[in-house]
Amino acid sequence: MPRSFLPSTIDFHDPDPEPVTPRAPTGVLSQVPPLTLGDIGRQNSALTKSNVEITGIQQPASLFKGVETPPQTPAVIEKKDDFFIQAPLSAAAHFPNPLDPKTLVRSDSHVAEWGASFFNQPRSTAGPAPPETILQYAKGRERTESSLSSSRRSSPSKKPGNGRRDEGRWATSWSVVPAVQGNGGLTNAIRAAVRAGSMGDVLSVGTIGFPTDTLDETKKIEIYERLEADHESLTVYVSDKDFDGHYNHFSKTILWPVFHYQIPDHPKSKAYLDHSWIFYEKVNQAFADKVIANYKRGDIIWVHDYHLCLVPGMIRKKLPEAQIGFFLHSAFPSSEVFRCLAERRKLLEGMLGANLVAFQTPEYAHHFLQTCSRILSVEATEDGIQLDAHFVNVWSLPIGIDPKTLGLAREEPDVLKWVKEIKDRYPDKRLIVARDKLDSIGGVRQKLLAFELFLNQYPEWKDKVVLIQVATSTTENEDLAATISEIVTRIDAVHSTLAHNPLVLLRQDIPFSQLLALLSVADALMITSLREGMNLTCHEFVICQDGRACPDKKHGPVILSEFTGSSAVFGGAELAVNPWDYKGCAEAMRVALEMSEEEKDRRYVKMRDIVMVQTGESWMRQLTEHLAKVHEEHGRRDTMSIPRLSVAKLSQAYEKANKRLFILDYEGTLASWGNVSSTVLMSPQRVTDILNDLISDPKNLLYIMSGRTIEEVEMIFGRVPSIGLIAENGCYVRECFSDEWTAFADEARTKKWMDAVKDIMRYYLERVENSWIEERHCSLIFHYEKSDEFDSAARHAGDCANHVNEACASQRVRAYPAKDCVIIEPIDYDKGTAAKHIWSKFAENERPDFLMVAGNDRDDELVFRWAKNILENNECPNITSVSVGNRNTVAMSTLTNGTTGRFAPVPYLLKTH
Ligand SMILES: O=P(O)(O)OC[C@H]1O[C@H](O[C@H]2O[C@H](CO)[C@@H](O)[C@H](O)[C@H]2O)[C@H](O)[C@@H](O)[C@@H]1O
Repeated sequence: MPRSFLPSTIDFHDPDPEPVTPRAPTGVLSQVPPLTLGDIGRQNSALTKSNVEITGIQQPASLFKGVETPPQTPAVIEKKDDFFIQAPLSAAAHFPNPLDPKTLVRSDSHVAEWGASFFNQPRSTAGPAPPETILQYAKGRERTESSLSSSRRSSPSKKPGNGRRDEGRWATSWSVVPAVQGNGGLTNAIRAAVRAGSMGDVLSVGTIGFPTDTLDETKKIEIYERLEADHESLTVYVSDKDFDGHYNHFSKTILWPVFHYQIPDHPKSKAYLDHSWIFYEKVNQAFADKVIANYKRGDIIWVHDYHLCLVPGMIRKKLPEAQIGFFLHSAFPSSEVFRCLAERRKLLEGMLGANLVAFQTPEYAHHFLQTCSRILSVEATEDGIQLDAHFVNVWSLPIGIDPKTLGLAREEPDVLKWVKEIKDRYPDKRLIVARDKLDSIGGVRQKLLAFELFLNQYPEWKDKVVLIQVATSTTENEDLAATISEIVTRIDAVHSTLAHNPLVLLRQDIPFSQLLALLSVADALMITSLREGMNLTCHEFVICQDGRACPDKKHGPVILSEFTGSSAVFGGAELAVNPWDYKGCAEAMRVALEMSEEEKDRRYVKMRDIVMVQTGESWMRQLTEHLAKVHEEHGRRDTMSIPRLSVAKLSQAYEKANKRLFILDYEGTLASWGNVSSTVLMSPQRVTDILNDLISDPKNLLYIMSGRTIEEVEMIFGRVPSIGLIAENGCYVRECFSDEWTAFADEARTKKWMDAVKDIMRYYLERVENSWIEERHCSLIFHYEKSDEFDSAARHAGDCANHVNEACASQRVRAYPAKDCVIIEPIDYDKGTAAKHIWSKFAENERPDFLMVAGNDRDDELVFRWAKNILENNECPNITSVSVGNRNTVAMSTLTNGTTGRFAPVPYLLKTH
């Protein structure tokens, strides 16, 4: 299971530890000495006294321009074995006691900075990632380094070269400890699934969460072997420079913002796509190589999150049969945002290496389908993406938490102690609480502004309510910090009294035990992220509110940004808000505080039922089951595993049969593709001869299917009398021995949708040079094969297909990209429905006892599916379906070696065999 960080890391037993100064803004929870309630009280006094120290004792003041750095008092780090901070594991087992709440980690870890950890670990040797010639970058880096150096001695990753000094220092003994980095929600889900027996052995593949350049090879091997033997983990070692470029640069400054709808394009952006992409590729390759080297047949590979988008494709190249799933934990943006990424194609193609690409919500899955169809010009269906030779399923399933273990964790003495302390500290107050990342996506600024508005609008509440905002910082964003500081100061200045501070902003993380206590005593939770894949803190809140640890029933409401995955999951039981609508958010605070007990209960029960059912365990189990199912389907449709057509067997069945029905596709199957714009169409003599020969036997009924119009197929098959014809991919059928055509689509309705689609197409015709519309009776085709700017034409074609699908869905038409064109045709009539119509004409006792269908394309698959049904319903004893080419197919046999037209001799062989 490749994931950026392993669930374990290493703590070195340093014989001579350097004194370290704690540092809050990175949000490394473990570096924060445990807070006391006195500290909480001090937060605001610090805020009101100075514009600078908005987080009290731990803010490096150098972050604020023009403000002198006050001398800092050296602090002693208390390395606390608090189970929710770090619980050294026994070397013998990864999960010593699977039900022990001490094994639970917080779901939303918010620890982004690589190489900055509580543990005694090496520093990064990574220098500036881009070439020195990128002066602006180098200049920016120099400034950051010098401005932070005085206060950030414990920030190893930002000090290029420092690691060299440390060489030899790591030759000490060490222990394996639970990691603070990485996805806590994932860790909990896997543990719960293993515990429940819904997953077998899980082998994690990832980095160990700290820079490793300064470790000597022997130490690396020692660590590797221990993690492999005792912790079911395969360590991926990459150089500090590569990981810095991959994680801190490409993942964090480019992908993360774009996936959350922020294009890193402002003048101060550190996003240098050109240089960091190579590190992203390199590290993804290192992960893929590790998986490939350790793969055993039957393994299931789950690749997690946006850091590793290329890994599925890289593994697929070497392990074509492997069962690969990719789950994106973060949001996936609309195609309009995603297309801003310079490496958009490679990222999508990488993800499409999986059998199953899964997302947290249907919205993200829909965005992905649309993005693929627009950028890669491939066909997107509701279920996934049809590539040339195979299908990739796309699905959504929200992750959940481990409510059972969380329920136990919140009854731990430490949590109960904190519940009491917080209640004693705020006896008559109503608490709105939150824990968010202090970055431009977390929405803390918007929340504070809304809170300010709430206090202004509802002064009756100002002495009765406290907003406790835990703001974990992952990046130093000077502008944001300054703005937050300003808002906090303003709220304090206007609304604080000697006896009451309505806002407590903790710009540091708190231990998990304190968070659980806070969530337990709160009257409401408020999350205003501007975008977020899920937000499992909400789910944790729901469990913490069940009134067990807190004797008074809480059932507090969740005020939740509509732009989070959790909002989609709670489906209205939350108080959904638009974080940019400050008025709406302020109103939601009032509604939450004034809500009747009945309504609170009603909303709460709905949320609790969801959290209890949609757990991390069930998420992992269902994902795995679904992956197995689609992988099996893909395998069945893979031409390699479908038997080659046996002409000998076919011939025997042919001989025995009394009545035979053939339904054969024309272009691509019997003959090679003709020119789309050619007016004089003739069938090659060889094909005509074979077909004539076939129908000369009175036992044979022969239908030819084509996408061409009635006029065209009549012209092509004029020399084959008594043949049945299917035109325009099933919209028209002419039965054998007849001159009459049956039209399935209603003419007036067809005209209506065609007019609407032509209006849309005109827009694309103007933009794609040399494009043209082929107008058939029942379908339209947007052609761009003559365009000189092929890539741009293909992108427009993808847009055109999406546009039509969105605008004309109610008209029962669908658009899909095909080779150098987009086809728009009715949803209700296809080659499958035409075949069904033909079959329905036979009375039950007059049905053929031999059926053969052959095709090569997407639309022929519908006939293969129909034939399969006929077989399953025992409606015909001898059925053969054959797909020509390498396409993933539901046909029962294939003819793969040849080019199109290879099927042509088969009917002939039947007779001569
Ligand atoms: O900070 P990173 O190392 O880049 O990791 C990104 C975040 O991963 C986790 O959040 C993601 O998964 C959660 C569970 O599926 C989901 O709720 C969230 O929306 C996703 O972004 C982790 O919880 C975060 O702390 C990390 O920042």
